[in-house]
Amino acid sequence: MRIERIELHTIGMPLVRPFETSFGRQTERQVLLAHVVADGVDGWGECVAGTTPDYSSEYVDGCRIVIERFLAPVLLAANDVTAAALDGLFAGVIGHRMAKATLEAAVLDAELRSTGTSFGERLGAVRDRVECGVSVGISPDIETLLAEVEGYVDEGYRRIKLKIKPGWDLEPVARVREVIGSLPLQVDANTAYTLDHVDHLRRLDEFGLLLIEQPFVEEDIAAHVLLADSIETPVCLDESITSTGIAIDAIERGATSIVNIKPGRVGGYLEAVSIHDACRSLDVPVWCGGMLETGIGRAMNVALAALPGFALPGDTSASGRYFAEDITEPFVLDDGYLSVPTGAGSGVEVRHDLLRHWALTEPVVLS
Ligand SMILES: CSCC[C@@H](NC(=O)CCC(=O)O)C(=O)O
Ligand SMILES: [Mg+2]
Repeated sequence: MRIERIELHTIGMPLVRPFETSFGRQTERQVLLAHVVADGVDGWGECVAGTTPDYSSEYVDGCRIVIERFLAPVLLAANDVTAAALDGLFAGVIGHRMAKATLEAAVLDAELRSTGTSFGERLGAVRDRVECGVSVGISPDIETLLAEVEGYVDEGYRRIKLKIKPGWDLEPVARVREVIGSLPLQVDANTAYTLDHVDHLRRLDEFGLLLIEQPFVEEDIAAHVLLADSIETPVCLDESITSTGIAIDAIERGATSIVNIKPGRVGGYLEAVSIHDACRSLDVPVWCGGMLETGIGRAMNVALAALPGFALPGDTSASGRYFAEDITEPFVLDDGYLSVPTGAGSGVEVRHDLLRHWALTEPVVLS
C-alpha cells in the first residue's frame, strides 16, 4: 500500500474514577491516535504511552515527536508498505516501541480493511469471545477498595487484579480474598519492590494468587529469578518483556512462568503474536495486558486475546471500566466475556465528534 497521509490526534478522555498504581494516579487518559490513509483506505492505531514516562520511558508527547520526525517520513517515502515490513522500515530508529506500535496498528488496520479481513482472522484467533479480568487501582482506604471490587464481581468479571506497593499489599489482598472467595485473584506491583522485600512478598503465598506481576524493575531479570525460586506464587513479567528474544531469555532463566503480552509495549501486534508463539512452544501461558485503551486498541487487544495461548483472563475490561463514553461503540461485558469483533480490520469505527470534543491539540497532518 502507498501511505498518502498520516494524522496524529491527541485527546484527553476523563476516567470514570481515578486510577492509582505504584507509580502514580491519573484521572484522565491522554491518548495519541494515528490515522493513516493508504490507497484511499483508513486505518487507526492507538499509542499506549501515558502522559508522563512513568510506566516506561515513552510518553505521549515524545511518541508524537518520534512519529512525526522519524517514523512517518519513512512510511510516506515508501512505495509499497505492509505491516509485516515495518520492522525493517523502522530499523533505523532504536527503541520507541510504543511509537512504532501505533503506526503498525494503523497500517495493519488499513491493510485488513482493504482486504475485508478481521484482526482476529489475521492474528489467528480461535475463539469468538474472551474471558475478562479487571485491574483495580490502589484505593484511599480498604472500604473503598472492597466496594469497587464488589461492583466488578457483580458485573461478572472473571478475575480480579489488584495494584500493590510497599504499605498497600498484604491487608488489601487478604480483605479482597475474603470478599471474592475462590474467584481468581492476582497482583501487580509495577516494579515497586526490591530483593529486600522477598520475605515480605512470600507472605502473599497464603492467598492462592494466580501470579504476582512485575515486582522488580524492568531490567532486573536476575532479581525475578531469585524471587521465583523463593516464593510459591508464579512470577509474571510485564514491563520487562519488550521482545520475543527477551521473553524467551526470561522464561529460560526462570524469571517468569506466565507472560503479560501488551502489543504497544513490544512494538506491535505482529511481535505480540511472535511472543505468543514462543511462549506456546515453551508451554508458558500468556494473557493480554491493558494500557487503558480506547475502543480502538481494545478491539485489537480482544482479537489478540482470542489466540490459543492466551490461557488466562486479560486486562481486557469493558469500555465502561474506564470511560463513560468511548470513541468507538463501547465494549460491553457479557457474562464476564467480550466478543471478538468480526468486521474488517479492528471492526470498530471512530466517533469523530468525540475526537473533536476531547482534542487537546490540533491534529498533526503529515503527507
Ligand atoms: C497506567 S497503568 C497501565 C499499566 C498497567 N495496566 C493495568 O493495570 C490494566 C489497565 C487496563 O485495564 O487497561 C499494568 O502494569 O498492567
Ligand atoms: Mg502490569
